[in-house]
Amino acid sequence: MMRAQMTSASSCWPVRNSSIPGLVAHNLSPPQVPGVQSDNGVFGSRTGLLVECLEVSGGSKLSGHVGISGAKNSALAVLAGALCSEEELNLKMIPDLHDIQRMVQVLQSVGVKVKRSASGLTVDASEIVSVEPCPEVVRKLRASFFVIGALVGRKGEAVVPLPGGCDIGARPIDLHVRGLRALGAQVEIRQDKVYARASHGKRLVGGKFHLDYPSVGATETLMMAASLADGETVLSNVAQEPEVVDLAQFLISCGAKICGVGSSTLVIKGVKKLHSTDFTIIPDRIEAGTFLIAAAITRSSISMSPIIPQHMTAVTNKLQEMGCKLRQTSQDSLLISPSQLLSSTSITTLPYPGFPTDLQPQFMTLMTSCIGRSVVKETVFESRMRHVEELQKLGAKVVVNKNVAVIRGIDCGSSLRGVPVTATDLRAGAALVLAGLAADGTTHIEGINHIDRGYESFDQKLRLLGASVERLASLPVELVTL
Ligand SMILES: CC(=O)N[C@H]1[C@@H](OP(=O)(O)OP(=O)(O)OC[C@H]2O[C@@H](n3ccc(=O)[nH]c3=O)[C@H](O)[C@@H]2O)O[C@H](CO)[C@@H](O)[C@@H]1O
Ligand SMILES: C=C(OP(=O)(O)O)C(=O)O
Repeated sequence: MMRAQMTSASSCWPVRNSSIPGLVAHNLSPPQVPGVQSDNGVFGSRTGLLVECLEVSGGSKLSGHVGISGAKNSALAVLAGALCSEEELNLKMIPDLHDIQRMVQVLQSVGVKVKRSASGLTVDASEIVSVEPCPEVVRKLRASFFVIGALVGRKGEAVVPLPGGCDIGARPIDLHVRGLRALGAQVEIRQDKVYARASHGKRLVGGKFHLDYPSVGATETLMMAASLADGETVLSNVAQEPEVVDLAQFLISCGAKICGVGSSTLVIKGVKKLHSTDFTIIPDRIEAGTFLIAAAITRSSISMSPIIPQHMTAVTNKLQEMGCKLRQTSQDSLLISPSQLLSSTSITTLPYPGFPTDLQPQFMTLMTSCIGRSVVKETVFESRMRHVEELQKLGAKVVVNKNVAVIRGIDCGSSLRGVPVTATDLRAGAALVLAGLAADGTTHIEGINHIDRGYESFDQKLRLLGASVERLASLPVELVTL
């Protein structure tokens, strides 16, 4: 009840950026919220006492073109990798979102100079003054932990707190730790901090390590560490996600010697130092997938670019199977035209090239609007079903048994209608916005700080496509009721 009051239009007011200058990819300038100071001097940011929520009115058709931003998870890994290089780097297609702002703060806390340039960021890690990044910031995101590989590779030691990130499972760091030990590091965990030190003087040494699970983060951490180790490292059963490949390409462009990129085994010959580069981050396949689902759930036709079609095969195949027509209109752009009636399907989340876990909540939402029963099996994270409870509040008929959800479509009881809901994590938040687009009436979504962590200008991009999405701000309940 308190939540409903807090998000009602009477206690909230719109916070709308006037426009997104050039909603064409490669040219997205940082959104500024009037009157709000940047907290790191690099991007605009939304801070202070205001609590924001999104008000989504369902039923609008979408149309037009949406520009896809650079991939969050690739940009975060590349920013961690920037610590490996002793020369200035020019990074393009870095999205402006909260996790990136925090990652910049992590780098700044160890002495890295970061500036916004016309096309992206320049990063100068020539002088690293500390091997212990700011714990408060590290604890706010997951990718901050990946700096441990770069720091211990470059400086011979690192002290990094256990990271934050989406609350979707236990998310241990054992593979990072065991992999660093295989490269000759002594690693201890004391009071929520990981202490790593190269035992052979100041440098790691090449070694062999088999990952029990193809962890994205552990592969990235170890790739960075091995790039600056003495001798050869062989990493087997590594993650093959496009973002992992992008980090490898970035390190190679700085002078790293990495073979087997995109396969399950990497052979890395360590080099003494890495040099400068100009590097462009790949487009965000998860953001693109979210907009494809936005079009499908509203039965609307939209186009998007830039995308890399082969990164999206698992998702586009499923959409086609359900009845969406997809056409590649150029090498890097895609047009989606869904049928009015979409049929049910099943998905199982898996490491790449399997169906991405980061699109599971959004896809589940789409399934509520299909004909028939769909099934979702989540195999990557053990607690990534928290959006189900919120979807149920909106009228979705979903039953969960451990890691399997059965979703009833519109012919068997699902019928979405707007109510107040709360985003529990990043993709859960996106899923609720998508549900709001298709629901009858108005959906208020709280907890949108999660969405801002990982989507650049999500509500603005949706508005430009014709969606009715307003960002409302209010004082927190405890202050309103004082
Ligand atoms: C910032 C970033 O890039 N985040 C992505 C990255 O997260 P992240 O790198 O955290 O994901 P991982 O691939 O490491 O995790 C996958 C599975 O491996 C387990 N695991 C991982 C490491 C470890 O040391 N031990 C262990 O058991 C995890 O608990 C999880 O069950 O990949 C995930 C899987 O594609 C995505 O959902 C996240 O968006
Ligand atoms: C899980 C995600 O991010 P993180 O790993 O940063 O929590 C995500 O991007 O969906």
